[in-house]
Amino acid sequence: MAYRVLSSRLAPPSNKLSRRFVFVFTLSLSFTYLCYSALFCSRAVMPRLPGLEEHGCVRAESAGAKKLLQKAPFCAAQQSTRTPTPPSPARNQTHTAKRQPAAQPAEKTARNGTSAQRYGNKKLPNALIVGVKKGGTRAVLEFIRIHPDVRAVGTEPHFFDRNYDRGLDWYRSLMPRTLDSQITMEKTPSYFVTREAPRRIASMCRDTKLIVVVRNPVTRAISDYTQTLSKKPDIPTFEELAFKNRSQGLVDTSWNAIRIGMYILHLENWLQYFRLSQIHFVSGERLITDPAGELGRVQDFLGLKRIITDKHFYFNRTKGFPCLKKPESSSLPRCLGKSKGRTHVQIDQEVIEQLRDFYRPFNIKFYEMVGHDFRWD
Ligand SMILES: Nc1ncnc2c1ncn2[C@@H]1O[C@H](COP(=O)(O)OS(=O)(=O)O)[C@@H](OP(=O)(O)O)[C@H]1O
Repeated sequence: MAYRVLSSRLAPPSNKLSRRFVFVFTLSLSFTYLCYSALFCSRAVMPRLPGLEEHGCVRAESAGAKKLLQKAPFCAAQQSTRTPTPPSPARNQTHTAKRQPAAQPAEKTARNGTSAQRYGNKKLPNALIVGVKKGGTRAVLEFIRIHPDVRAVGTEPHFFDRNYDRGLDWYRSLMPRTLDSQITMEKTPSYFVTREAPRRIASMCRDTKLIVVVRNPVTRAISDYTQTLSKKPDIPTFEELAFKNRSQGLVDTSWNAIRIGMYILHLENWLQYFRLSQIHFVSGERLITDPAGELGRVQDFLGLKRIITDKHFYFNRTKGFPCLKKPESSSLPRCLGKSKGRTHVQIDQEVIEQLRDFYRPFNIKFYEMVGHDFRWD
C-alpha cells in the first residue's frame, strides 16, 4: 500500500495524467451506457431474442398507439407477455394492470401481402366476434382484418367454450403478433350461446369489446340446418327437428338451431358481466346489402379510423354476395368460401310463418334491449 502511494507520488506527471484520463473516460462511458439503457430499454433498439420475451422493461408508449388506445380503452392487463397463470374458477378476478412491453420498431411487413407480421407481441384479444353462428361472422372478420390496425386469427380458437382448460398462455400463443397500436381479434360464434363464456371473457378482461352479428332467427335456423345437412345427409327433416308438436305449434327449443335464435335470452347472460355499450350488434342482413356501412360502424365501435369503405367491396354476381377487392391475405379479389352463401333447403312457407310467430316476442324484447329494430317480422 505504502509502495503504491509512494509510486503514485513519484510517478511522472504525464503518467498521472493518462491514468486520470482513463478513469474519466471509463466513468463517462459507463454513464453513457446507463443513460442509453434507461432511455431505450432493450427492445425498441435491440432485435428480439427468442426466449427473452418475458424480460421486457417498461415501455415508452408511442404517441400514435396512445391515441388509439385512448379511443379504445382496452385492458392493459391482458396485453402482458409475462406468463399468466392458467385461469381457474378460484382465480376469477380481473388482472391487475401491468405495463405493456416495448413495441418493435414501427415497421410492418406488407399488411395485405401473404407474409405474417414479424414484429410486435402476441397479445390476448381486445375484441371478439362472439356470435352468432351463421350470422355472417366470417364476413365481418375477413372484412375488418383488412384494416391496418387490426390483426386476427383466421381459425376459430374455441377457447372460452371447448379449450378453456388449456389456459391463457395457450390462447395467447394462437394470436398473431401485433404492434401496440393494433387490435387483436378472433371469432368463435359459439361463445354467444355458451353459458360460461361471458364470465370467462370478463375474467380475462372486463374491457373486452364484443361484436355480435345477428340475423333473422328463422333464416339463421334454416342456414344452420342446411350446413348440418351438408355434413350429415341422413338427419330428420327441418320440420321434424323444429317442432315437438307441429299441429299445436309447439317449437322444440332444445334443438340448437332454434335455441341460438332466442337472442334475448343469451344476451341477458352477457349483460351480467358486460355493459351494453361494450357490445356492438351487426345486422347480418345489412352486412350483405351494405357491407361498407356496417363495417363503418364496426370501425367506430373499435375506435379505429374509418379506412374500410365502399371502395374495398364489389358485388360478385355469381356468388350473389359482396366480396373484397383486396383481402388481407392476398392482393387478388376474393369472395368467402363455398360454405358461406349456400342455397338453403326449401322450407314450407307455413313452417316459416309458425317460426316467425314463435320468435316474435323474443325479437321484440331483443330490439328493446339493444335499442334497434332489426325488422325481422
Ligand atoms: N360477403 C358475404 N359472403 C358470403 N356470405 C356472407 C357474406 N356476408 C354475409 N354472409 C352470410 O354469412 C353466413 C355465414 O355466417 P357465418 O360466417 O357466421 O357462419 S359460421 O357460423 O362461421 O359457420 C352465410 O349464410 P348462408 O347464406 O346461410 O350460407 C351468408 O349469408
